[in-house]
Amino acid sequence: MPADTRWFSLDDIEKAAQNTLTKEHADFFAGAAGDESTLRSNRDAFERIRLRPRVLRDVSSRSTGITLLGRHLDTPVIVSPTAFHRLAHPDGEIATARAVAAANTVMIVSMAATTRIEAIGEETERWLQLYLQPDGDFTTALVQRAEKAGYGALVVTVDSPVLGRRERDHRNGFHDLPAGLRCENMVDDAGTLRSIAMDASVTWESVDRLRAVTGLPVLLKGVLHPDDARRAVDHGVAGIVVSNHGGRQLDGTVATIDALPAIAEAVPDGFPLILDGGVRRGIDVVRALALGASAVGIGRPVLWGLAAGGQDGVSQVLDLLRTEVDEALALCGVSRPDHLDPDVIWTGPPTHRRVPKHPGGHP
Ligand SMILES: Cc1cc2nc3c(=O)[nH]c(=O)nc-3n(C[C@H](O)[C@H](O)[C@H](O)COP(=O)(O)O)c2cc1C
Ligand SMILES: CC(C)CC(=O)C(=O)O
Repeated sequence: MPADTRWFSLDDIEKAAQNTLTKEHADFFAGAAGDESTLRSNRDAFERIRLRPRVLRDVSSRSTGITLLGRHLDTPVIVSPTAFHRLAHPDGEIATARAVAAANTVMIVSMAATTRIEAIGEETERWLQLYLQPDGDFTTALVQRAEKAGYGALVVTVDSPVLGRRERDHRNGFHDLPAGLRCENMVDDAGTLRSIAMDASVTWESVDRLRAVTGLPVLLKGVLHPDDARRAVDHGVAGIVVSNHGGRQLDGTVATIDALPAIAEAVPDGFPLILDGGVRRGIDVVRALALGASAVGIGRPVLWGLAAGGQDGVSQVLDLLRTEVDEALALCGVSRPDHLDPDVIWTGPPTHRRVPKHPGGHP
């Protein structure tokens, strides 16, 4: 289906996607844990942050490019890992990967992909997301496949010792993929399809063990506490995704944009920090980069793009955001992402005591 040119925002694409999905699949994509308060606060927190642009700064020559893990990307927006792309569109992860390659950015492929990791285009910079499995040999075998297929990094999701309670899925009775779809990378050497285990026993030593079996950079996804960020640096990880899993794990967590400044403070300058959760506008990207992110990730918008228009739909999501970032930078008086700093963020009304205009109270 060709992507619709009347889409002017991610919100338009979300609406178009709703018309193509069953209720149970739309709810699986949109939903979050518990009361979904974290889902809402990821957005609310962005909207509370006000910008204070600079003027008269010649922003006629601009770039939205960044460097992430040594690689040049044309946009600071990368694709966070999301499960089951073939639920959204028959071309699934392959369509997403092509759109990501066209945008020259990064796709983090979910361990719950409905396509074999080897079939997801080599032309795309892709990293593999992992839930560390209780069977370490299975994880190692998958890591070796990713290395052989040219994946650039591993992203270990660490916010999921158990699966969050997503009430929409329970109400809808959505527990299984429809016939013909499965987690293609969970098939072991014996040809048996395994379930993805959420292993509640993982520790920092599990991360060390993973690092010992791979030469790929290892990032951690789902860090919200600055002490964990420090610890990640000490354990030699290559980057952190500041994430609350789009509100799908622990409901009631801090919004990611509110967690970011303390984490940015805790890690060395230039340490790769990716933020995801609620990024829907170019101004959100500017807010996150100004507060210390190196890049941002988007989850649900990619699924909406896929559902609404396959590869073209994902391209529209990435292109819209890149255009909005470019315009937001210009309007902030900044010509490139790495020139953003907290100075562009309004810090609130001055807290000093107001001096009365007319001392003594006489007009
Ligand atoms: C439908 C869906 C599936 C997801 N699957 C995974 C996954 O397999 N692994 C993972 O680490 N995170 C997963 N996430 C979380 C995303 O990587 C990301 O953290 C989150 O979606 C970002 O928030 P956003 O959707 O507001 O952009 C999933 C999120 C959604 C919405
Ligand atoms: C298969 C799921 C565990 C994927 C996931 O992380 C999610 O739905 O948030």
